[in-house]
Amino acid sequence: MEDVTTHRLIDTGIRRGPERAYLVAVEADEQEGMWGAEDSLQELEALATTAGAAVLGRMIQHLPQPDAQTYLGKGKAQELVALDQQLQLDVVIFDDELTPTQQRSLDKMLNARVIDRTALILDVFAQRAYSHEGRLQVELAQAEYRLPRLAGSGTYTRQAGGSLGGGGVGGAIGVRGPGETRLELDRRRIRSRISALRKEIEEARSQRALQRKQRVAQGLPMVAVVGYTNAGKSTLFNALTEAGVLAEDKLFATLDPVTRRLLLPNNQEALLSDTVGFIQKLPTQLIAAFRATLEEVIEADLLLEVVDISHENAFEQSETVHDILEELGAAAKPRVTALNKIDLLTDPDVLDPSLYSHAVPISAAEGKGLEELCAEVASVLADTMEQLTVLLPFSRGDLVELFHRRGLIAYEEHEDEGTRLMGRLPRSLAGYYSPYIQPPA
Ligand SMILES: Nc1nc2c(ncn2[C@@H]2O[C@H](COP(=O)(O)OP(=O)(O)OP(=O)(O)O)[C@@H](O)[C@H]2O)c(=O)[nH]1
Ligand SMILES: [Mg+2]
Repeated sequence: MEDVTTHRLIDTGIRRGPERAYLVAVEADEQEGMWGAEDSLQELEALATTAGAAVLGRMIQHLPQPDAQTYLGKGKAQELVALDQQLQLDVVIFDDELTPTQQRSLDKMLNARVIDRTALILDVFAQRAYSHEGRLQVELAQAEYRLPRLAGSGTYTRQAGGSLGGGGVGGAIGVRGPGETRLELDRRRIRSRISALRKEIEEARSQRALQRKQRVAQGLPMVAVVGYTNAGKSTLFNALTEAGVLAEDKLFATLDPVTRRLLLPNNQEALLSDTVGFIQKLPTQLIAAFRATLEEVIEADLLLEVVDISHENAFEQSETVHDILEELGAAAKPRVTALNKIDLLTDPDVLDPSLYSHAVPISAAEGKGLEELCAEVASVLADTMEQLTVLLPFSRGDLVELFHRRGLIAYEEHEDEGTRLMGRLPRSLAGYYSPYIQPPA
């Protein structure tokens, strides 16, 4: 057996093997969403494992709603206290966001650290934030999560352990991150940190907006790859663009958006962006903090949604993605769905493309179905373009050339007054052609 003198994890900067974790959920009989507690805990376990914990067990209690004090009912809570001692747990993870009150009572009852789904997701993000902007965004989300929980001041210092120094990987799950050295700051200083972070993020955002504007001015349509975490977005992105982006069997492998050019079968060029994945009960602090990153999605002309069709919750995952897109105001955008990982399907009958918008079955890993997928993207993109007929004088050879490069030409004729072109153009470019518009033939 492990030689543990105290269950409470005092961080020494040295990891001593995986933390011993236990998962807890409350399930209402009349479940509101489609996710059952069992599936949700399955996912919580994947998150905990990604964060570096070893999950020893899980507990689900059926209650109309979580108890206001202890999340679990009194009896179950006592059971958990006994398990905590028996299993010498390091951390107990709750599947919902705990209120500051619940957090405090559970902290008192249990030797193990108490963290909730939100803190765990923030932790995974913290571990995976490499870019400057990514780290700022995670720190902002963590600071906003922590602020209302600072009330019982002592709690925080206890949780954080004695010696949290920079780094990030050395700390304990739920309390590490780009801003962890700031854990002990009082509210006032956290507030001023929050506004400093917001300001810095805003600067990065306007920088990014400028770059995007330049790209749009070139008339390149923007396609954003979206989807549930681990669906295979980065694998598909790499297969389509040979970008060499990190793709891993881990949740939230991608945090920073990456953009590359993509050549479609009709010779049309587009910009493809790989983006951060979504998950159910995604902390609102994170969505808010990552708004800058998610602008690649908000501003896209077309969303390429990747669904892991081999996952038993594929449809629920896709619904969750749509809910978050709605929250971002991007749900109405034209969408093509890549039903990914068909190589893992033992029963092809589970594939029902009619459930999804413009669905194409693919295997990003094996490179199957990619041509069909690109053809679908090209055709849906063409629908987003403006149909027009123009007569361009010979002095506007530049516009003829631009139409050839960025548009889709259906008809071209050299007439006495100039070049007649009929076809489709990205809306961002249509303005240049307005003086030369002809009535459709
Ligand atoms: N069998 C199989 N595995 C796949 C396929 N596509 C992706 N994967 C695997 O799925 C895992 C997740 O892939 P990623 O491309 O990192 O997924 P992602 O959607 O970018 O994930 P996040 O960035 O974490 O949100 C990796 O282990 C991939 O190798 C596929 O078509 N078939
Ligand atoms: Mg990824």
